[in-house]
Amino acid sequence: MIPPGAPILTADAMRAAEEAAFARGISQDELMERAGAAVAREAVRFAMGRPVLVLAGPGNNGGDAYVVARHLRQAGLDVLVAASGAPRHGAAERMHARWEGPTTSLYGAPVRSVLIDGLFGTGVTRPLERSIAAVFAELVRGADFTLAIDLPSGMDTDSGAELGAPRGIDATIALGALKPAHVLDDGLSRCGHVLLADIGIPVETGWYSVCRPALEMPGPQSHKYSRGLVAIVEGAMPGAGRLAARAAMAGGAGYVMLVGQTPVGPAPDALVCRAIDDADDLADFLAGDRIDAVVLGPGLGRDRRAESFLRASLAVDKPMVLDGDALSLLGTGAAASLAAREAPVWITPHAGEFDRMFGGAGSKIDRTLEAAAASGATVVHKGGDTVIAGPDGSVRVLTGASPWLSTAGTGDVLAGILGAQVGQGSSGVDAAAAAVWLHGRAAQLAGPAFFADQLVAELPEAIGECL
Ligand SMILES: NC(=O)C1=CN([C@@H]2O[C@H](COP(=O)(O)OP(=O)(O)OC[C@H]3O[C@@H](n4cnc5c(N)ncnc54)[C@H](OP(=O)(O)O)[C@@H]3O)[C@@H](O)[C@H]2O)[C@@H](O)CC1
Ligand SMILES: Nc1ncnc2c1ncn2[C@@H]1O[C@H](COP(=O)(O)OP(=O)(O)O)[C@@H](O)[C@H]1O
Ligand SMILES: [K+]
Repeated sequence: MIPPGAPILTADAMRAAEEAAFARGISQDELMERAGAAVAREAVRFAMGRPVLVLAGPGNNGGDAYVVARHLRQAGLDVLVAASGAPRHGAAERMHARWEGPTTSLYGAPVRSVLIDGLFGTGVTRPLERSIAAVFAELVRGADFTLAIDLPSGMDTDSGAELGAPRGIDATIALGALKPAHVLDDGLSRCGHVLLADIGIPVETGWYSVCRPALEMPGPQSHKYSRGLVAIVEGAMPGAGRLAARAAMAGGAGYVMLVGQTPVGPAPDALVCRAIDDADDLADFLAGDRIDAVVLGPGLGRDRRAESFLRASLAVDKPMVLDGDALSLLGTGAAASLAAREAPVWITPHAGEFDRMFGGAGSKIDRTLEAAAASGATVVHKGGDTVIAGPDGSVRVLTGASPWLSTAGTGDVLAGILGAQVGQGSSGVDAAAAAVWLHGRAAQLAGPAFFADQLVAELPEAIGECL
């Protein structure tokens, strides 16, 4: 669980924001006091009078820890600080000097029921020494409740990669902004519940956690064509196309057409089916004035017909959502093919599809941003954490979606919901974030062990929560 609609900053961006705050006249001591006080406010609630062990490192994370220790002691708690090297300069040194309670070495520190982790935060650049990591893990294991200051000590701020942080931390208070480590699966799995403390640092960024979208009711002047006509191109596996079509219908589109071979099997009566003969016929049809958005890929197949449909569709100047087989067909040529288009395009790869198209190194956010920049597409990089990136550098991240989504067809449903958003005129990362939120919320409403069709059934209720 991460705070929704919250800014996300890398370690460098956080340092820059901190510098900007200093330039506005906020002192480093003041920031550290605010950070420590914010953490102490939560810690005192969780401690419930129990003895507290505060781990304090040599940098500013340690400085925060000394402020927390001071506040908790003033609140009447029994507080012991376990230090790994005393801070030698700046505000951290001054906060250390103001600590008047007992201090012990990290090695040999006793287990206490409440543990506050202020060893290292965003300044970690290398794996923790084994001896520190082992003691830390032991203290976490022995505690009833562990709260980390800013980040669990021993993780890469920008990717969440583990650099010695143990499992079992119950909560983490992010200071000033979320960091990528709080929202990407690798890091979040070690953070526990993530809380965010505003410590008065002005933050400017285009990166946010996904929040509930504000959607509009249809008005008295609305009609089926004004609410988005979405064309879903179906192919070899017609079930996938139908699933996407039903998701677009329940996702709020005014009119949904399933385009391809005459569909067989059950489909809602309100779904309009249009048979097409070949790729030229498809291109002519999609270019029609009424069509607001095209969804292509779910169940498309990868044969020559599918390939010709993809090429014909890409040449049509309409907003387009590409998923599944369309992404596999694009393969390593994806960036070049998509960059050649004028009209906006969204792609929704899972990890395997993404790696085949773009590869790349670095954090999931970095790789998704690079793919968006290279292709000009809004990229929805799915998984346990879904990272959305736009070519303008905007990022949205959704974490903590129901793991029951790992069932066949849920990606087709997402493509349909996104088609409905795009058809209704939503753009860029906002369209994708709205679709991903609705998809995630529908999964929560569906409960355990649902299958993709049931996700569609929950969409109207999820939409109702956004009006
Ligand atoms: N940004 C903000 O707005 C605010 C930030 N604040 C706080 O500052 C924190 C960032 O502080 P920071 O930059 O001093 O780094 P921090 O995480 O304390 O670690 C640096 C120290 O650890 C050491 N060290 C590093 N890796 C190590 C390893 N593997 N093993 C052993 N040692 C290692 C490193 O040593 P060195 O690399 O120099 O040898 C250095 O001594 C941030 O998370 C937040 O809590 C708030 O106070 C107020 C507002
Ligand atoms: N473990 C998980 N936790 C949360 N969401 C998940 C998990 N696994 C998959 N998802 C979500 O479920 C959907 C699966 O999409 P995809 O892999 O394309 O499936 P399909 O091709 O079968 O439709 C994506 O939206 C993804 O983010
Ligand atoms: K920490």
